[in-house]
Amino acid sequence: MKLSALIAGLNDAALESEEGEAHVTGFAIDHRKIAQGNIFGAFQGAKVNGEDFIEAAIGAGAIAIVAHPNAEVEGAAHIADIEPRRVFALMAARYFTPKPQYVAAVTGTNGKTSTAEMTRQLWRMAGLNSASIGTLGVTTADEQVKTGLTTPDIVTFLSNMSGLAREGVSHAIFEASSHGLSQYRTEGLPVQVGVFTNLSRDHLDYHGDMDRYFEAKMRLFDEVVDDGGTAVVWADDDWSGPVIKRAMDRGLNLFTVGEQGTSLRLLSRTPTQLGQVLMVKAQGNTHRISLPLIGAYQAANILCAAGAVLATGGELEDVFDHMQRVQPVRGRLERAVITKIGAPVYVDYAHTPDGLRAAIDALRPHVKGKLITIFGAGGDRDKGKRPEMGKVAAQLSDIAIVTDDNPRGEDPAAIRADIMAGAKDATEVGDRRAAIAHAIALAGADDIILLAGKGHEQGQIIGDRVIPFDDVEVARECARDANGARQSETAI
Ligand SMILES: CC(=O)N[C@H]1[C@@H](OP(=O)(O)OP(=O)(O)OC[C@H]2O[C@@H](n3ccc(=O)[nH]c3=O)[C@H](O)[C@@H]2O)O[C@H](CO)[C@@H](O)[C@@H]1O[C@H](C)C(=O)N[C@@H](C)C(=O)N[C@H](CCC(=O)O)C(=O)O
Ligand SMILES: Nc1ncnc2c1ncn2[C@@H]1O[C@H](COP(=O)(O)OP(=O)(O)OP(=O)(O)O)[C@@H](O)[C@H]1O
Ligand SMILES: N[C@H](CCC[C@H](N)C(=O)O)C(=O)O
Ligand SMILES: [Mg+2]
Repeated sequence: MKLSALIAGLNDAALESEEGEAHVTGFAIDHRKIAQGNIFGAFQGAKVNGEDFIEAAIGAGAIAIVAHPNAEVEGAAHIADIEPRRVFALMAARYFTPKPQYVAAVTGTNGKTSTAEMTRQLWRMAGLNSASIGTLGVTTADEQVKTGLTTPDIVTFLSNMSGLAREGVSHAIFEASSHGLSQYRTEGLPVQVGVFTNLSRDHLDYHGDMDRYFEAKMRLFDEVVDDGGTAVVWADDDWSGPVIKRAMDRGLNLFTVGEQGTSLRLLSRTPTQLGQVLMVKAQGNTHRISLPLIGAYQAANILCAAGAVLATGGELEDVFDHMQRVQPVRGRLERAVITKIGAPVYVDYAHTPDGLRAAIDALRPHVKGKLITIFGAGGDRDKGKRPEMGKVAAQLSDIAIVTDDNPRGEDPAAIRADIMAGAKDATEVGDRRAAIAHAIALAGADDIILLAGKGHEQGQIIGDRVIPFDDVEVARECARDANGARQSETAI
């Protein structure tokens, strides 16, 4: 594709005629990935300034640089814009074709992965070739490939979307994280449906305050979803009202779900031993759905997923039927093992105060004895959420054990101290394996252990090392070897 065609109508860069005729061979935002004929996006980042690599990118073969007008570019076309990430995304979106015919995006503090995965499954059960892109990676019916981020960078995102379309995927859903939305990581793709799950404290290290965090999320409805698209909104959250208003101001079709929802109204939710029965009012009729998953939060996510499927042409009766066969999402209230004495250990990805509350609430109706919660908080992430997580876990559990969860560049003891400040009477066991073994040793036959924070993760990030660690596997090992914990994380 010619450079002139990629920027026509997007940017008024005055290209020399031979610059415009240049054949573009690809896009990169990291100068180390530039090949001859690529376009380099030079962005100011949180750690470094991408503009510092412009010369090196041109040396490596970049024929055009998308960068702020103040950037210095010599020896390649300068596509200057005050929002270079956006222009770069829109150009790349013209390059990476084809695209899946139906695309939905889900945002919210918690529930994005679950909703995306459930939507993918519901589409699949309807016989559609579907995929999702998010925290679990790029997931299709046949495989899962990790990308490392919830919302990957724009080049990875668009190239994967077009790869999926080439493989025949017609229906795709992606997780739009607040970082991803504010960095224009998912721009330029026709998106017919935007889904909002909820908003609560997270990532304030990056966004500063809740209002700015909310605004970052709202770009989904203000700009990313197409004109005439649909907003599927969980109606029972404190922030649902403002989200609905934004979607209406934009003129999107509104599809609300939940107890306060009008499109799918949740009339009641009755926990059963292995799941729950939902009574849902839709299109004037009441439907009984037997959901094979426990917890109010999973009911919320499946209703959001149903909304996304209905907004992309799904039939109501089919969707309700398929909901009864949905498979658990990896690492979300996943039962890892039952200890020798009979206590189930559930692994969950709760890593915010609200997520912890949701996971504990989900298990509470199933606990006859004590609920033992093991959790930590990530390093180099929002510090303010730590005492709040401590408070929720200590108040709502019978026993709370504070441990390590990806300390990254921080001192793990300091992170635990931040959590302990809010966690009255909690026990502190830094080594995660030892904490799990401790809980298993404490648990009686009527107790339930909740192992929160890492879900599907496969490693403990300490400094810049990743030590293999899978909560499900470690819980099984500790349950098998109930007399003692093996110490593998000697570095902590
Ligand atoms: C704070 C943040 O979001 N950072 C992400 C962002 O980095 P950045 O743009 O600030 O990059 P930077 O490292 O300062 O570099 C600036 C630019 O110079 C370029 N560069 C840099 C070095 C070099 O040698 N050459 C070069 O060209 C970089 O490619 C970049 O374009 O863009 C990078 C490329 O896409 C991401 O890898 C990086 O994720 C970091 C590692 C990260 O930890 N991100 C987390 C917080 C994140 O994004 N999380 C969200 C939400 C999680 C959730 O709640 O689900 C997610 O979507 O995963
Ligand atoms: N609808 C919900 N309401 C409240 N809490 C939820 C909800 N859905 C999930 N959670 C909690 O949040 C955890 C993470 O869920 P999930 O992975 O679906 O969210 P996410 O938004 O994708 O998270 P991330 O921001 O890390 O990508 C779950 O394990 C659960 O504890
Ligand atoms: N996507 C989230 C996941 C957090 C999971 C938890 N295990 C942690 O490391 O804090 C983040 O990067 O903030
Ligand atoms: Mg996710």
